Amino acid sequence: MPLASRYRAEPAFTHGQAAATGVLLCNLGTPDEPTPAAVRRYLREFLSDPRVVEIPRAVWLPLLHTVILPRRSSRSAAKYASIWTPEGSPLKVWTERQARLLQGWLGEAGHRVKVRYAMRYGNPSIASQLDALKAEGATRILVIMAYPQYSGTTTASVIDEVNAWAGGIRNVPELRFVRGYHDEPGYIEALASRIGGYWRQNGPPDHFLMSFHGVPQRTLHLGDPYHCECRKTARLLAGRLGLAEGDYTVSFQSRFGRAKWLEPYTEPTLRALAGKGLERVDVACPGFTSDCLETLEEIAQEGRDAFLTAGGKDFRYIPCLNAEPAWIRAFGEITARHLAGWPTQAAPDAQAQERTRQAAAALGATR
Ligand SMILES: C=CC1=C(C)c2cc3[nH]c(cc4nc(cc5[nH]c(cc1n2)c(C)c5CCC(=O)O)C(CCC(=O)O)=C4C)c(C)c3C=C
Ligand SMILES: [Fe+2]
Ligand SMILES: [Fe+2]
Repeated sequence: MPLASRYRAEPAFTHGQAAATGVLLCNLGTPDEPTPAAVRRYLREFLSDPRVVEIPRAVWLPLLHTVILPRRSSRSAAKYASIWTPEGSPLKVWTERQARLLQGWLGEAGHRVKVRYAMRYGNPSIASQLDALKAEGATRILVIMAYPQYSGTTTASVIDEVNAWAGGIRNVPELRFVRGYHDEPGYIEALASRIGGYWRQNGPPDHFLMSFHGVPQRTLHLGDPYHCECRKTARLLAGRLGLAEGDYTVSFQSRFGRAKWLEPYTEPTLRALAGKGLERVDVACPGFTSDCLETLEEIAQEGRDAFLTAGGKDFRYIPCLNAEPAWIRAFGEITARHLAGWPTQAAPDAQAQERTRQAAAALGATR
């Protein structure tokens, strides 16, 4: 009788294979479809993560299942439907494209690595893409997140998930994590090029608002560096754009639940700016490297309505970095720097291996 193993099945014989290096770009995740059922599946996984909601499980899980999921799934599905594209959810479309462009950039820079992308919640899952990299021969994997600012709610949750995967296999690859890049000159430069370029084409605004995703205020007092990192990104970006202190505001969006989140909140800030008589406000979301529900619906639609209803005249949303060439270059450079010291050899090519095996067998047959 075979011995039971506590590990999942994995490619068994890798000796003699070229050791490959993998890069996994992780983003938050998004529903598979803009339907209440698919949104519910996604929210259930997301909001059950103890890194995201720190309320004791015994209190939170019954509330989540009886109140939050039934109410929020259909409301959020309608919002997702308003931003959905023929190719799918914007977050997934941009993340997939960024991974492809990152692969191209690293290849041109001479790094032979396999780049894949994964979602912390939903598909493609982190475990499925780590399995795929491993099946492609990866013995070293660099994990980089779509989040420039570190937060226990996002970055650490990806790290948890990667480590949970490693706990389920026998032959664990060497793992590295890029913890964040909120003050990397290339990231700041790419943002400045995106926003400065927009102003050169369309003229500057009366005021510039940088809106970051919020987190519960309590996490700041418990040591989460997220708030400080957002403020630093904003300060560096404002400096690079040549803005004076009164020219811009930093705010936090997407509050969830009744607890206090990081302040000031974005929507009341937009109303206050309109109330001060500032007619043209531009909003960017530097903490999101790709457009998603939180930027396209919450800012570009709801934020615009709030500002115009409060008497503002001209609201302009400046899109995220997405596939901006300066960002792909900066992202490539950050990734390459974290690959340093790893020989980035070619990933084994299954067809080439088969040809070699057949050639070896043929040689053996003639001897
Ligand atoms: C419940 C608490 C939440 C915390 C804490 C939180 C932190 C956090 N989130 C992002 C980035 C994104 N969040 C997105 C959507 C989203 N966020 C929450 C809740 C929390 N986020 C919910 C419930 C949702 C789903 C949509 C909804 O029902 O409102 C997204 C967009 C995903 C998409 O599909 O487009 C992103 C991106 C960060 C960076 C962060 C902490 C730093
Ligand atoms: Fe969120
Ligand atoms: Fe939101």
